Amino acid sequence: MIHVSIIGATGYTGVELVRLLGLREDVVLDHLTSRTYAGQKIQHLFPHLLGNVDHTCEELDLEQVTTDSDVIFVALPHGHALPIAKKAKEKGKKVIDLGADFRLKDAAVYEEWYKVPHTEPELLEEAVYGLPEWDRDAIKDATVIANPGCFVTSILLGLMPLMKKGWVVPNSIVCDSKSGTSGAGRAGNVANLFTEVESSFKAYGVAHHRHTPEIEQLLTQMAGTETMIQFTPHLVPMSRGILSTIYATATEGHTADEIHALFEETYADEPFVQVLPAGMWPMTKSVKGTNNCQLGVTYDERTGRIIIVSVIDNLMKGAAGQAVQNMNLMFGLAETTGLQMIGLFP
Ligand SMILES: NC(=O)C1=CN([C@@H]2O[C@H](COP(=O)(O)OP(=O)(O)OC[C@H]3O[C@@H](n4cnc5c(N)ncnc54)[C@H](OP(=O)(O)O)[C@@H]3O)[C@@H](O)[C@H]2O)C=CC1
Ligand SMILES: CC(=O)N[C@@H](CCC(=O)OP(=O)(O)O)C(=O)O
Repeated sequence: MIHVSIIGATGYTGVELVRLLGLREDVVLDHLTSRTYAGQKIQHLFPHLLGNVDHTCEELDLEQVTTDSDVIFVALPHGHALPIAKKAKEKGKKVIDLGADFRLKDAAVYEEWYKVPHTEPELLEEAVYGLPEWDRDAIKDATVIANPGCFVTSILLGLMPLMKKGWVVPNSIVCDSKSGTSGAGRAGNVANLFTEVESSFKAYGVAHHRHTPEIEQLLTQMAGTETMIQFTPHLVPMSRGILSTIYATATEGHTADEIHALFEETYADEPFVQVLPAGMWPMTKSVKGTNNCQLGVTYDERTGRIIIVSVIDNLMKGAAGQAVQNMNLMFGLAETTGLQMIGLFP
């Protein structure tokens, strides 16, 4: 049995972890923490859990949590995973951080983009970036996992085959992404009120979104050459889902068929990445509630650009689903355990 605690269990990603882990026969949910809802039953706060998860939310007792758990999922705003990971490491326990505290390898870059000091440089050095399709062997041996950002996952999976081959001009990449409002978390915020969001569509974080250095860090590793991108996120009136349209200028000598074949070959054995047949384009609805990423790709001979469309569920492959995929790898389980599901349609 794997003993699991979820820190920040009442946020959108935390409660998605509860949904994914609550009925697993190989998992014991030990502690579900929340400051606001300590003392309340999680199934009363989230009635979709009724009859299935009978836990009461608790204030975080770090000593107790790190004693009882084999793995601790941290689903808190950035900046808060550092002391938890430090204590867990002291006790030889594993941590999967859904936030950004261990994603950027350079503490100075983290501090520049997140405006908080990084106090655990040794743990940062040791942390493994949790994108299984990129380096699952490193994840298997990790004690601290930096679960990737949601936009980042959609973009990295869309570009990885091309970056590894050097088939795109590195600084030509433009990433245009759209997210549902659950991406912004559950905390009250005027910008995310129904009245602000419905029947509307807006860009934000233009030219300075904090996922930019994370995307560039990983693309640079994949390509083996310094890569800079243009990234613009948008907020769309839906609850879940991310769609990223990615444009990149091709280095010479590739056809649409070749590029499509490269994607099919790269992801042939990947359980959660589906390359659509040529001419088909993905939609967020097809991956809702699943850990899947669906990709469409083509080459525009007129402009010389490769175009990739990538969709994920931000709370699943973009957060909790990927975190559970990482847990499975860390504990030597089949990577798909508890994650094989067909999406909701319509
Ligand atoms: N939503 C998404 O699609 C994605 C989110 N992430 C990342 O995952 C993490 C969690 O996101 P999400 O679930 O959306 O966030 P939410 O805002 O929905 O939930 C945050 C949780 O953390 C607790 N919390 C909030 N502030 C603090 C604090 N200062 N100290 C301790 N606990 C706090 C909240 O409960 P309480 O206040 O009661 O303690 C709540 O349980 C974030 O780092 C986010 O960036 C990553 C990928 C995708
Ligand atoms: C719609 C929306 O606001 N999305 C969030 C990104 C999701 C998220 O929580 O970011 P991490 O993956 O880095 O943790 C944002 O743009 O800040």
